[in-house]
Amino acid sequence: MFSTKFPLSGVSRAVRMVTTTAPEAEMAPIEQAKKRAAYACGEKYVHSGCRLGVGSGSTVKYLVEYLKQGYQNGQLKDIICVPTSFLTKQWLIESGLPVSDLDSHPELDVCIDGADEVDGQFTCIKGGGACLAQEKIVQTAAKHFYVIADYLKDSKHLGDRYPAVPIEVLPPASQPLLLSIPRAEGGSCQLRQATKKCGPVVTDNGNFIIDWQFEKNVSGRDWLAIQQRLANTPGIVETGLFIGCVDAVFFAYSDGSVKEIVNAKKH
Ligand SMILES: O=C(CO)[C@H](O)[C@H](O)COP(=O)(O)O
Repeated sequence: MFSTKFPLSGVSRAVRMVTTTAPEAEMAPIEQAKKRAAYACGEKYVHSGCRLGVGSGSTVKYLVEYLKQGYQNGQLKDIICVPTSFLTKQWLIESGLPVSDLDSHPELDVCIDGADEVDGQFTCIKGGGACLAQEKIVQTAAKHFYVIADYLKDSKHLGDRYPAVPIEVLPPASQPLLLSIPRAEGGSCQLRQATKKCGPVVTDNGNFIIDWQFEKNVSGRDWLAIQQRLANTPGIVETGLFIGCVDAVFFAYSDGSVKEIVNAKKH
């Protein structure tokens, strides 16, 4: 394991090669990468007694697998898991893990979640699975936030890897917002459609998702200002922009390596 520090566009990052005991299995390289990232992060940051926010998505499924093993073999005792979506809650229950919520545990030690894209400044796009609002609520309740991701999510600039920012909106505001967001911010917007239901995707909170396809190659874009403007817009519940909250990202690559990229600003 080694550690280097270098400034990247004013962001201080420490890069560490990490090892993981994730069991080898016959699976596609991308799945192997998701599993390695999840296990490496779990091994480092989940301990007995941990109050843990558990994110959503296919990478997080491997984290739940890791938690289940640790809980069953006694290495992880007295953990509390607060899910960020209906599906994650089901996975936790099926795995026999202790499930709670923010009513009972309003403060968490750690939150671990996947992402659709993470840029060089640790800014993330989340919400590909439409769980962004609860994900951000649970992340905000946690002292530390770790992202687990495969190599396809590692980018320099937002938009290199994922084309849009998902935005959760109240249904009565959706049609005006489809017009007003592009007018204010450029790009274009689409109401996310369900695949096995007629009509739009309905989130766990009963809302809709607008995917804002922002213009690419705009230099010096101020994502924080965009987030603030969107969050102040009536009808917008939350955006999938996660800014300034990541402690570290575990990126797993197709060659089997895993890197922990630590946000030195948070340490
Ligand atoms: O934000 C999310 C769901 O709302 C997920 O964390 C994100 O979409 C990544 O998912 P996956 O691990 O399946 O690639």
